Amino acid sequence: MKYVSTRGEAPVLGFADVLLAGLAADGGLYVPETWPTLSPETIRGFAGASYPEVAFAVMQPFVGGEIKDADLKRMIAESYATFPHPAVAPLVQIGPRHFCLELFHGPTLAFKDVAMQLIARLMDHVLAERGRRATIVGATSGDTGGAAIAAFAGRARTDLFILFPNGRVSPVQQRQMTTSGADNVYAVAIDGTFDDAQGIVKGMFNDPRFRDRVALSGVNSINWARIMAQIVYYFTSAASLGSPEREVSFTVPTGNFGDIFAGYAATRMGLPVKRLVVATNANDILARCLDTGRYETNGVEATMSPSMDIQVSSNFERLLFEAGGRDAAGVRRMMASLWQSGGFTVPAETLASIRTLFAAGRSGEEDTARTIRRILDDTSYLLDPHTAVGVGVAERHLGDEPMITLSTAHPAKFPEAVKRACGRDASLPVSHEGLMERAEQFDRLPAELSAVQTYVLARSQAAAKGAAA
Ligand SMILES: Cc1ncc(COP(=O)(O)O)c(C=O)c1O
Ligand SMILES: N[C@@H](CCOP(=O)(O)O)C(=O)O
Repeated sequence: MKYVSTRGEAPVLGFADVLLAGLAADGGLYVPETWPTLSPETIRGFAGASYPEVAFAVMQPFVGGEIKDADLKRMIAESYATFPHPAVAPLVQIGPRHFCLELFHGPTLAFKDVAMQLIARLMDHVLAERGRRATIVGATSGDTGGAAIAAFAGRARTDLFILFPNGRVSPVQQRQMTTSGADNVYAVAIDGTFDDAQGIVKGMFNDPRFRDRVALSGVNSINWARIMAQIVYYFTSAASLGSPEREVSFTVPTGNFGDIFAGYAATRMGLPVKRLVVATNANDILARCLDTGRYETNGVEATMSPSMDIQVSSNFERLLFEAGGRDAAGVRRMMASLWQSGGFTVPAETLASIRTLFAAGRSGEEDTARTIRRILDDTSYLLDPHTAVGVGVAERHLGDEPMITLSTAHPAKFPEAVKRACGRDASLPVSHEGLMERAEQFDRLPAELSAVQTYVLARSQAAAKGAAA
């Protein structure tokens, strides 16, 4: 299996190189050269299989033989053993034909754990085989950072730098990032938004000298392996509701477009899906784009679903590449326009192709609070604000087929917002006992590429020297 960049000007790489590369050298994102497919019999068989069994069947074709099957199986088993729920990603019914897919049973109570637990093991494995270390940088609006820190803390071959927007993450999210106590972890509060932090991360990747000097790697969903691991739960949930005989739809609370792109990837692998519904909060650039064809940034608004307070949705580029017939030059033009003028127009044919599968909707703050209250009253089920955005939008897209809304975080990660919405206290599970009392350790930097590069360089070089001594 080989991977190509959405911008068509980076080397074609195999799985292990793509895993370590993160972003492609031309600034694009890697996608598989061809999509592997699973037969209807294989998908049918997922109904009675364990999560790790499905995970191996879905991911093995993407690894392309670069990791031995036995090693891949072992790493998958270890990753999902960190999820106390036996199903890993269980379904809960909240209405006629409407289900929540709970993806928050991992160590940091958000869907990011599903991929991150595996990526840390895959990276360690590849780095050990190559006898080298890596510097990992990541931008977070709150959940990716905690999940990455939980997965990479204490690993000898990686130093992890996580940039989060100062004052714009929930207190639980912040503590998950700032209390690990691990020597190889650096949590950095950036004076800016998530988009600023993500721009800095991309700036580091687009600086070849810096990239090579620190052996840069990334764990945001720009990294193909993140998407790969997130494809699995589309298959497990659909199969348990009757796939491939029965079509299903998914609604996905969306920010960086990684999670819903994994759903698109599942359809390319043969999963019958009627609709993929993009659910946005007040930061509705994607909903506006699907409506009008114009992708136009207009400033980030702080909401009660802070992890989705994003304007530059990195993975939308992957969809533009696929839906536009893999026209890398076209993608380059759109991304240049985004960079220069803050927007671009999706070509009419590409937009029409996207609309054959995707729909979109927005849930504003009041709508989201109302959804939390109503679902609690009707079903006694407590939603986190991100999932509530999804549920609210999904309800406008219900049809005859089962609708699966991805439940992306545990409500206790956002207790203030939940309490404000419905008056209910959401308590953290025992795994998080004492979290809010632990001492925090983080640094604060301006939202400037050079300041962050200086910070990362000094610490990663010191760590590399220490490891070599
Ligand atoms: C809780 C939660 N829900 C939804 C999202 C949006 O997912 P994506 O960025 O993959 O679109 C995020 C962060 O990205 C998140 O942390
Ligand atoms: N919501 C995310 C933003 C980063 O998204 P990623 O999936 O690209 O890592 C977060 O919580 O950090």
